[in-house]
Amino acid sequence: MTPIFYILVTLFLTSVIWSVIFLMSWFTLGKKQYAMLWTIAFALSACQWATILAEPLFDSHTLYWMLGSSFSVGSVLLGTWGHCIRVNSSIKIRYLIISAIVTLAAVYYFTAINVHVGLFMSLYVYYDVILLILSAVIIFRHKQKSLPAEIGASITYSLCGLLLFVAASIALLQGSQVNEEYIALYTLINFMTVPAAHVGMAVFMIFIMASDLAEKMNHLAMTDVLTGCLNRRGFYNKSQEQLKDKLNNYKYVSLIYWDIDKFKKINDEFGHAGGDVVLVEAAKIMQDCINPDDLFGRIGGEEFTLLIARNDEPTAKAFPEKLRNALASSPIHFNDKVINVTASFGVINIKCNKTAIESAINEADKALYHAKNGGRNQVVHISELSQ
Ligand SMILES: Nc1nc2c(ncn2[C@@H]2O[C@H](COP(=O)(O)OP(=O)(O)OP(=O)(O)O)[C@@H](O)[C@H]2O)c(=O)[nH]1
Repeated sequence: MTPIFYILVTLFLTSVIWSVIFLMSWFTLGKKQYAMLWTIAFALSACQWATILAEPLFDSHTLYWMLGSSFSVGSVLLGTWGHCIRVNSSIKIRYLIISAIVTLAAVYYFTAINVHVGLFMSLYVYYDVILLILSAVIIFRHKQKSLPAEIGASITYSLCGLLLFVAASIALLQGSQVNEEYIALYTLINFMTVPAAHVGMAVFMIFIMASDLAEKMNHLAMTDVLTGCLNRRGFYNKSQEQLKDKLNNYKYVSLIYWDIDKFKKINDEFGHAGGDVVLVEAAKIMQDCINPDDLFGRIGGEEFTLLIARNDEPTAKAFPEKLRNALASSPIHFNDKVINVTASFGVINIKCNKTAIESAINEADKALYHAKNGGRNQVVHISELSQ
């Protein structure tokens, strides 16, 4: 038994284990399509190592080589396909499949028809290289700010691609005939690096799935189930996090605290379901008015907050009135009935980046209290209070 035999057995077993792990993660993490593709990718990888182990049993070299290279190409293709699905990439998978078929046809041609050792050994590896680099780019460009798992995976994929590129190029340098020296170098590079690369890629794929799950949980923990906007914790966290940036980039930053008027009466008249529809629709009306980077949250039953940043003072000051008007002039429909909804608004202008959002909300709440006492359906700015 040569050391390469043991390496191949290890690669076979780890591929089987990874395939089982991805299958289990497919079951437990919400049956994501990409987890299933990665399960099959590692199963194909196991088939590739099994084929190489079984080489002495093959009568036909062409059959042996085509099986091994097809498993390799299929495995990398499915891995890349999984990454495309995970990030919603616009890359058309049919082009990847067509290029895989063309590559395998060329491998067949140089294995069985017009034998060229350098080409049949290297062509499918070059295909794998292109797909690994493509995956690295897809993973890295997924978001403006990549997750640590995505950065790690991207680097690992690039390194694997680079190593395979070197191995393929050494194989190609043989030319049409077998060159033992090049084969020895090719084997050395392949078997010294492939096990680490294999494990590295699989671990980062699992890390990516775990990070996606953590991100989803974090998003859920900060989202209001009924309206889909930020909940109390989400609004407090995000607005505190973004306050400094907003104050650096904009001239006017305001916190608006608004509360639907006589909401108890709406609940009494239209039932809790009617009240819920009012909350959802009122939130939508407001969300249609705000800028994409304004922060909007529901911090209590019928109490909402907004953190807005504008460069022009009149626009900033007129904005809460625009919101009040939008709500007051948009009747909400519920079960053939029309519900007229108004809200009261308290506004505070934030000037200092050390302001705690909690105390800004408390101040805006005082303004809101005056808006309610003043007859509701109105806006009160905190500056008016201090005069
Ligand atoms: N339908 C519905 N009602 C809710 C929800 N959360 C809180 N409420 C109700 O909202 C009502 C709030 O009433 P109040 O705090 O008395 O305020 P209000 O009737 O709006 O009166 P003002 O704020 O003074 O204009 C209560 O009846 C709560 O039961 C919710 O998620 N859905």
